[in-house]
Amino acid sequence: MLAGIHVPLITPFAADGSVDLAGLDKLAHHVLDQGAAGLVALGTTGETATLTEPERAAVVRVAARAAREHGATLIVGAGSADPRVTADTLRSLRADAALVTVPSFVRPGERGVVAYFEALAAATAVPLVIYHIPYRTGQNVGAETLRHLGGLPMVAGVKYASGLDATAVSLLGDPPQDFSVLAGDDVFVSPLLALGAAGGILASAHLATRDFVELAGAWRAGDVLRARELGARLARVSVTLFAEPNPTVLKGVLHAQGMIATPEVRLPLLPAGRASVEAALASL
Ligand SMILES: O=C(O)C1=N[C@H](C(=O)O)C[C@H](O)C1
Repeated sequence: MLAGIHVPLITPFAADGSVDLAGLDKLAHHVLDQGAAGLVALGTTGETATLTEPERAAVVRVAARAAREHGATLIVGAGSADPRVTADTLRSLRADAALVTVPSFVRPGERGVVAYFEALAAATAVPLVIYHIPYRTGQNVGAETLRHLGGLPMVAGVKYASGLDATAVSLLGDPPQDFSVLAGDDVFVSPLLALGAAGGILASAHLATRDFVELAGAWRAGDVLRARELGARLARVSVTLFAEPNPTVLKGVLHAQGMIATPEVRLPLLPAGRASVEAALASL
């Protein structure tokens, strides 16, 4: 089962605007050295929408090599609104799991979401992690629907990025067997772990990786006092990192720390303001 803290890698850019693959490699090894259970390539945080196909392939190669060397999990983003396109991507994917967004923008309704994932589950050789992020997709999915999807043979889990709402409480109160709920809304990771989430996919875990790993371990071990204290502190960090569109502040912080060569992002994102970066650095 998928468990633990997974880092959805940013895509660092060099001064000439190209993808800095050496910087990505360094970052991937760094977070795995700090105890992350796995990497996510081509997540939202990786600015995947603005990468070319060859750039995406190169990013996956770097992440796969680092994950292999550390014996860590590799999850790769593979969603599109067209099930035929997603199924094609899944066919050529070599990863432990594919992160597939609930179809975005189309708003097909929950029955359409079910039909979409049933079609993919029947076609894929790679386990699926459903990416539930209604504030980006425009499509809500309720607990009953997620439970039904979680019962499909090739569905391994959900990246839950809808805060701490009644759906999360219901799903975690009665999850399908062998189904991992991974927190995907950074500020809410601690309460979701408290309710039984198996781990998280968290952009914030590029920073303070060890603390996020310890947080998951503390909730698992029932060390409530430690978990609450760590959870509250890390939530304050995440609030500052998401003060501007992700991953702009995160890149500003990683650059200030010397972890990446530039804080550059691609349009339509704009670099974070200095005040936001300084607030995030102070929260660390
Ligand atoms: O890329 C991801 O995976 C994540 N993206 C989310 C977002 O930017 O909305 C945030 C989360 O930390 C992981």
